[in-house]
Amino acid sequence: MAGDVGSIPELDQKKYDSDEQVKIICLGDSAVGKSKLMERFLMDEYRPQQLSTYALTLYKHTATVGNKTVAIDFWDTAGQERFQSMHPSYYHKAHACIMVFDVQRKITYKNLASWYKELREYRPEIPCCVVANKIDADLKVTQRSFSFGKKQGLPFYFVSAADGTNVVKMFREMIKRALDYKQNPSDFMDEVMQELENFDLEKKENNSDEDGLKAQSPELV
Ligand SMILES: Nc1nc2c(ncn2[C@@H]2O[C@H](COP(=O)(O)OP(=O)(O)OP(=O)(O)O)[C@@H](O)[C@H]2O)c(=O)[nH]1
Ligand SMILES: [Mg+2]
Repeated sequence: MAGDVGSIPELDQKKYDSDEQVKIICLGDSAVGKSKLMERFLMDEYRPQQLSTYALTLYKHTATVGNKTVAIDFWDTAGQERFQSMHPSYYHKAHACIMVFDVQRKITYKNLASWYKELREYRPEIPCCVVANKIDADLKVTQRSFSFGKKQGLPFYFVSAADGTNVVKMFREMIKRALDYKQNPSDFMDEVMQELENFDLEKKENNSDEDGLKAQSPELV
């Protein structure tokens, strides 16, 4: 039987064709709506069930920014009363961070300070925003001012994963900022990583030129 190697279903061709790859992480207490926001953005759906995230969930998404195709890894994990902080690998090489709190639970807003502190220990310079979720439950909250993050110049969004308010806008802006950061890192280590990645890409391009040559000579295919 002839194997059809060209159509391996698990391969997400778009990911391999993308010009850039970025990693975006989500932080915030348990049940603030991190997973629901991602579901809303990526699947355009919202199932109001109570399941908590127990392990890491990685959502892959492809977006077009300008004339570039960007592959995005969204990292979602349980916000942790349970563990208090995230494993360092969660922050590793992240290009942007979305910090979420629940407008109905004040403690989740207060805890942003410790999430932010931990984020900056690992990623001192990446773009970050503050997201006030569940505004559908109490529209009046949008008249209140939430000052956390103002001093640091973090953008602020009122959103609702339940009805979709501002969700696409917030994610699109964060994807752009992640890409900007990746292309112009302000952190020295990131600059080094970017240089290495460019070097790697150049090598790959050279190899694929060679592949093209091989493909023309049947004995090498
Ligand atoms: N009213 C309302 N409820 C929401 C909204 N977003 C999430 N919820 C509810 O809040 C609960 C928690 O949502 P999740 O997305 O699971 O929260 P999480 O931050 O991922 O929680 P962990 O995985 O435990 O860290 C669920 O019952 C959701 O239905 C929203 O925009 N409005
Ligand atoms: Mg979750």
